Amino acid sequence: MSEQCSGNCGACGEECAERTESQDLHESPHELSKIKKVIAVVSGKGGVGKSLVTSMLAVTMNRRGYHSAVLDADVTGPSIPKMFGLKEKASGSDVGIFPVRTKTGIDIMSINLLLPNDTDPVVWRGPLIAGTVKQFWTDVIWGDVDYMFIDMPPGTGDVPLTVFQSIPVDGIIVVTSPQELVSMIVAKAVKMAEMMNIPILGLVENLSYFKCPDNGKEYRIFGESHIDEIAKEHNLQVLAKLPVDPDLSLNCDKGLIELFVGSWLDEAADLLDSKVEK
Ligand SMILES: Nc1ncnc2c1ncn2[C@@H]1O[C@H](COP(=O)(O)OP(=O)(O)OP(=O)(O)O)[C@@H](O)[C@H]1O
Repeated sequence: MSEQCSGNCGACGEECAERTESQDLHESPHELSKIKKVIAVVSGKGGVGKSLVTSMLAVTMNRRGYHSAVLDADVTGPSIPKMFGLKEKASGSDVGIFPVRTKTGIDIMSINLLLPNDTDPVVWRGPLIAGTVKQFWTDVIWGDVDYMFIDMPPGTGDVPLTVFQSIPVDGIIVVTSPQELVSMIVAKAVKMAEMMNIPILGLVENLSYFKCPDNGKEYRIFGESHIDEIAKEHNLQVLAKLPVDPDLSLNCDKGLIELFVGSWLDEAADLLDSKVEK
């Protein structure tokens, strides 16, 4: 038994004689799904741009010739369908539910693709929300997917916990912004990832700076960034720093995220590139 044993075998990766429950609680995906890599995108709180980064990663990998998918696990604040301008609802058959395909061929599943109205609030308790996310994995016919990006609910509550326990996530990307309590958020993410035995692939700082179109100067409008020191402290890589870009918010609002211009996520994409063969 490890000296630091908490008695919670489900949250520990150690193999020891005292283990009381099976380590692998992962559910199998639908029998018609073959998903090569699953990447969870997490943040400490809402509104820092987690869904935007999830969408941009899916678009970037799709542009590189991979088949990307997005599982929107942010059930109470689903913003993925809107960013991709999806109007149609998901359909199903006796065999399972079909994701909705975007204009450029990215497959999406989100609670907003199942509810009659986009504006219907999801006023559900944690277990029901977590069960829905699990079903997005087990009951959706994803087909062949190279990269599935999961837009996680913010924080470290019971829904993220169930997602990490039931879906075999290969890596985590943490999105932060300069005005948050970044060091605490990153430390929490690192601890959660250790408990779940999932590697953190790196950090993305959103809203990092604003580049003035008139003089080309960069302004730190949300404060100085500390992401480099924090990354070093935890031996993590900073994969990208995204500016505050009015074109990005316009693309989000118009459902045209597939048209974004910018190479900010190239380093993250290079890292992912190395993980899957086309
Ligand atoms: N770098 C950016 N430049 C311009 N606008 C941005 C940027 N990042 C985010 N936004 C705007 O902020 C909105 C919120 O971002 P997003 O939905 O990705 O946050 P979130 O962290 O997923 O929030 P929640 O968890 O509440 O869903 C976006 O729709 C977009 O309009």
